[in-house]
Amino acid sequence: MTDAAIVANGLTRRFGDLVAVNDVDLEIAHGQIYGFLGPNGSGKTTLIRMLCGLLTPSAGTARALDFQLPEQAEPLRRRIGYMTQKFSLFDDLSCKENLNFLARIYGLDNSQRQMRITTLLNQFNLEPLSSRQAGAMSGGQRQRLALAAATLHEPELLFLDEPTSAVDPQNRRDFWETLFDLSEAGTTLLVSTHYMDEAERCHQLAILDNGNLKTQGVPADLMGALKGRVIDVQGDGLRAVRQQLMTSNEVLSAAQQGDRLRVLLKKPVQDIGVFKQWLPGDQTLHCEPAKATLEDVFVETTQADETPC
Ligand SMILES: Nc1ncnc2c1ncn2[C@@H]1O[C@H](COP(=O)(O)OP(=O)(O)OP(=O)(O)O)[C@@H](O)[C@H]1O
Repeated sequence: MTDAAIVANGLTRRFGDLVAVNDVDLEIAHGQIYGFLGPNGSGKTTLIRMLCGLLTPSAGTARALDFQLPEQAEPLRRRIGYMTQKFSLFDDLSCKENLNFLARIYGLDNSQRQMRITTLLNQFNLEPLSSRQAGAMSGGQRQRLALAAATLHEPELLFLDEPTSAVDPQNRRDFWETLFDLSEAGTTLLVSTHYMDEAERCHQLAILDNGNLKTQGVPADLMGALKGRVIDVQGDGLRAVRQQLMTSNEVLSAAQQGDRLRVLLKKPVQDIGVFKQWLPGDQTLHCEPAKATLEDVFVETTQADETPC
């Protein structure tokens, strides 16, 4: 087996005239949590479905766990888990019945089944809910059940497509701790999200926009690369200040957050005095460099070719 769990070259998928995924290159190391961050319709699900072997690429090649796709999709399927955006278990079966049903599909024998289900109910804190119908469980509980189901057969590679879209922040935090447990045990995880806080937790991250992979790397490195390009402005009349800044060729975006204006520049400035020249002639404004967030990276990545907004 090679070092990478997934390798893709020039992966492309068209639906008629629409290019949903365009010429994507990827290399995902074993045991990592790799994130796809992108807005609605950016191609995350399409890319995941190609990497699972569920969708045939229009062009390009992909290999997952040393299986060539789409030719070897069938043997790959037994080694991966896939948690889709929509809850895909049976509402009218209990938590335990759902797991039992799936374990039979995966071909686990009676004793393996009992052992694995006991372990999962315990691991995902589902024991007290084991006889509750899935349809009567909360969003967070259903999501834990869906993850338990996706890991029943102990897959080496786990695909999670926007797994926390219907879950509150505390449950999301707990969910991510579980993902790190799986990662530490050697599972490779590919997670799609449009939440910045989730994306920031990943070991590696790719940002997708309109089917294109715009950038990839360690989240901290992506944010570090924007050093000197984010300025916080405080003071009166921020709406007018914003309007003025947006006419400047130096400014990529300006967004108000409470009593501050967060300004993202096209190029770094070392001297805050240079930045102040682009402001209206109001000396009462307080300006200071700020640390870039993943949202700044996202804006930079997806708006760099566009006019300021
Ligand atoms: N089977 C299909 N037939 C036609 N168009 C499709 C099909 N599947 C996806 N698309 C289109 O491809 C583009 C990418 O869709 P995709 O679902 O991969 O995006 P996404 O990033 O997962 O979006 P979301 O965050 O909303 O789930 C969209 O414009 C979508 O309408």
